[in-house]
Amino acid sequence: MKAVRTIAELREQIGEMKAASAKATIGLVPTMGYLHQGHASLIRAAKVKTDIVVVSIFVNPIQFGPGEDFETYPRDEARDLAAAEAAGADLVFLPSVDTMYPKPTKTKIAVSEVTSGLCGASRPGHFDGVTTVVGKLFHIVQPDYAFFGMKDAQQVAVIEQMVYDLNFNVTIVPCPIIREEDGLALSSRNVYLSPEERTQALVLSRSLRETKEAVKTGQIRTAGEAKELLTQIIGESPLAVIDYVEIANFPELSPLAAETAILEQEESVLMALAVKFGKTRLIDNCLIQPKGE
Ligand SMILES: Nc1ncnc2c1ncn2[C@@H]1O[C@H](COP(=O)(O)OP(=O)(O)OP(=O)(O)O)[C@@H](O)[C@H]1O
Ligand SMILES: CC(C)(CO)[C@@H](O)C(=O)[O-]
Ligand code: BAL
Repeated sequence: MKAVRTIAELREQIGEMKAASAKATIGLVPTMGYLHQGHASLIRAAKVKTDIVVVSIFVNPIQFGPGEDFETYPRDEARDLAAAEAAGADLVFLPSVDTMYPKPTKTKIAVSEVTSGLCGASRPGHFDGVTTVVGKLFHIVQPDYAFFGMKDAQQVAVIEQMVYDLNFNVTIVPCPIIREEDGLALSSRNVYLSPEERTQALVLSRSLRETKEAVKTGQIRTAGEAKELLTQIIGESPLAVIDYVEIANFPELSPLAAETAILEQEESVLMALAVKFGKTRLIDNCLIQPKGE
């Protein structure tokens, strides 16, 4: 595995690999580092599907709002390089902020509608930062496939929309959410949690699991009832402060009206949560397939 820091070095390495095998396909796994088994699952999926696996590690300043955790976001380059190699990466791209943004960018990619609710509503400008940096990475790496986790379900929907609208020549591969044994979705931000917050954060996956079960068994029917049950279960954790609880169709992400019957939808339905424990904001979600799973 090679690690490179500049765009020129990255292009040179990819050029050499392509020269050895012109038909080799490229898989890109964009990350912000502090790698865990969720990231490793994306790298492994890329290894199975593509010949050259490129992992980018870049904490992208333009997707953080004022007062968010850009400065304190966890970083550990040595550990990340070992984890990327163990999972099967061929090339790791670790650009500096100066490499990605030598001057403040005057060009941004902005996807509308899909970005208006959920995290887009609570983090204004966040998705413009994400699509701009992912668009740059797509141009720099020119991957055939790019792998994203469904933990960030809205991010998947937004990037799919960008690829469709702007004719990027890449196929997006959504990958399942990897969880701890007790249900907590893996996230780099989990390290911020105190032991008490970590225990109480289990309410996220539990609320999604129990609500999905209640929908599937017919105990509840509508989006309004599902929202109410999610909110009630999360409320059992005294430290949980809800940012949003939303039920929306996927991938359009239009919120379902309260009286809408979830299992009667033609499309998948996303139940998505963002909840703060102290200063740590966690997200989680689950999909309900049309007419049940
Ligand atoms: N538990 C997980 N399961 C599957 N994919 C994941 C998981 N956590 C993160 N990913 C995916 O890894 C990619 C990089 O995400 P990122 O580096 O922001 O990690 P993160 O753990 O989500 O960090 P954050 O603390 O910002 O939530 C994204 O596509 C994200 O969806
Ligand atoms: C896709 C991404 C790497 C862009 O900075 C980031 O939003 C993330 O880690 O999910
Ligand atoms: N995985 C999402 C990146 C962020 O929270 O900024």
